[in-house]
Amino acid sequence: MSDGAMLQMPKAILFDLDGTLIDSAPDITAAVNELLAGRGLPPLSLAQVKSMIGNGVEKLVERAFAASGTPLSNGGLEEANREMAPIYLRHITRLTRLLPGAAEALAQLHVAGVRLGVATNKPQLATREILLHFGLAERLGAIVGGDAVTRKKPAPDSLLLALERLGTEPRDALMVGDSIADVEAARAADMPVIIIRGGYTKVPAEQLGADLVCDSLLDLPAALDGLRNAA
Ligand SMILES: O=C(O)COP(=O)(O)O
Ligand SMILES: [Mg+2]
Repeated sequence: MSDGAMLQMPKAILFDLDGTLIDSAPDITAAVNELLAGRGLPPLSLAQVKSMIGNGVEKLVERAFAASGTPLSNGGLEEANREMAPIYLRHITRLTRLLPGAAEALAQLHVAGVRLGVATNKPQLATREILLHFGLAERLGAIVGGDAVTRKKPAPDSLLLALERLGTEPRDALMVGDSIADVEAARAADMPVIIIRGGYTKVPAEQLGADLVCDSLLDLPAALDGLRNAA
């Protein structure tokens, strides 16, 4: 873990979804490859698709077609995205798994009275389905998907909307994520941010500019306890 001296024990915590609470890349890869196969295009690897996740499904589809050597026009992209939504909903929890410590961290923080929310670039419908499937929705006072706001992360919109629903000011809150979009969104919302190692980021965790880096969510409650004791 890196230095967390600037952080304080938060009243509310917002979590990113893909690469932070869940490992969804295998299902996203299967869905993308089904979409590509429908156009006679070869499949992408899990590693390729992982590198395309983080800026919303529209960007993912755009990047997938570009990587297949067939970049789409605006109209083509819209059509491909319309096709992608039901394909992904069919795959949504086939291969997706909670990341280590996700259920435990949410349970412990919930019991400790911390208000919890999710701010993700994944569409709202898919986000809710996944959180319900894993039994996490009941712990969350706010669930904000990428299509619930005008601007996705790295803009602060989804974080600010989630905090409004939780009745918490940014300075009393904390963002927990896996990628540069999470760090930039948190900075734009004026919130501290913790990065969990091992998510979907091309930039090494230490270089993302977070206040603290944890090896996994298993470390998060202890890291926060450390902050409480230091306060
Ligand atoms: O849908 C995406 O691109 C990524 O979603 P995330 O914001 O939960 O990482
Ligand atoms: Mg993420």
